[in-house]
Amino acid sequence: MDERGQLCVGIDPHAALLAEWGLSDDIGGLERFTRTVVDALADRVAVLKPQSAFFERFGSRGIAVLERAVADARAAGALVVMDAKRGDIGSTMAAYAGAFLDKGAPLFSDAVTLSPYLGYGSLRPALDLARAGGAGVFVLALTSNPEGAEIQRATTAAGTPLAQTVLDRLMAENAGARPLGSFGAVVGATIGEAGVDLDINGPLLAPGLGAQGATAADLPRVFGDAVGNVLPSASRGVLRHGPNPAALRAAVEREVGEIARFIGSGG
Ligand SMILES: O=C(O)c1cc(=O)[nH]c(=O)n1[C@@H]1O[C@H](COP(=O)(O)O)[C@@H](O)[C@H]1O
Repeated sequence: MDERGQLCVGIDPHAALLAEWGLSDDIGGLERFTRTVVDALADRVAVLKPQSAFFERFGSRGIAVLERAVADARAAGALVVMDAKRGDIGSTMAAYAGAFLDKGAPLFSDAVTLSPYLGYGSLRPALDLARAGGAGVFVLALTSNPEGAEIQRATTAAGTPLAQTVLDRLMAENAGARPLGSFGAVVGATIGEAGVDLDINGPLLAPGLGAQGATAADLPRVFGDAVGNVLPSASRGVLRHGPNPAALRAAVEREVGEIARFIGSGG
C-alpha cells in the first residue's frame, strides 16, 4: 500500500461486464477478461482480489483461469486476496485453509476472505496456517450489504455487537505485530459510521467503492482514526472502464488519487 497506493481492485467477471466488454459469457470470454485485467493492473495496484464465484461458475476450466490469474498477478508484484468467503466447521476449515493458504496449493494466495459466523474459533486452522506460512486472512466483520447488520450488529448477552467480538479477536491475533499484523477485517465502505473499535493493528478491507455507492470521501467518516489502515476496494467501478488497458489504468490512478486526497496517503 505504501509503494503502490491504498487500493484493491476486485476481479469480478460478471456476465454483464463480459457483455459490456464485447466478450462472450463463456470460458473464452472469462479468460480474455481476466488476462486483460491482470496484464493491465498487476504491476501497479497494491492488491488484486479475484472473486472466486465468477470463476467457479465455469467449472474446472474457470478454476484454471483463476489459478493462472493468481500466479500471474503475484509474479507481477501485486498481492492477491482470494475472495472466497469461506466458513465451516473447523475440520473442514482446515481443508479450505489448505486450498488457499498452503504454499504448495494451486490457488495459494496472499490472503483469503473468511466468514466467522460459524464461530470465530472455527477459523483457527486457517489462522494458524496463515501465520505459519506468512500469508493473511480477512475476516468479515461489518459487510457492505444492508442485510449484514441484522446479524453483525446483534449483541451478545454481554451487550457487545457481534462484529466487535470478531474485531477484538483479530486485535488479539495481531498483538505485537509491526507495522501491521496479517489478520485483517472486512468493513464495508458503505456502512456509515462504523460504531465499533477498528483498532485491530491489522488491515481493514473496505469494499463498496463505486458500484455500491461509497466514495473515497466516505472513508474518514466510516473509519475515523483507523483510516490509515484501510484498503479500499472497487470491482465494477474500475472494471467498467475496460477493456482498454490504458483506460483501466487511468481509472485506477484516479481512484488512488481520490483516496489519497481524503485519507492523506496513497504511495
Ligand atoms: O469480502 C469482500 O470482498 C466483500 C465484502 C463485503 O462486505 N462486500 C463486498 O461487496 N465484498 C466483495 O467485493 C466485491 C464488490 O464488488 P463491486 O460492488 O463491483 O465493487 C464483490 O466481489 C463482493 O463479493
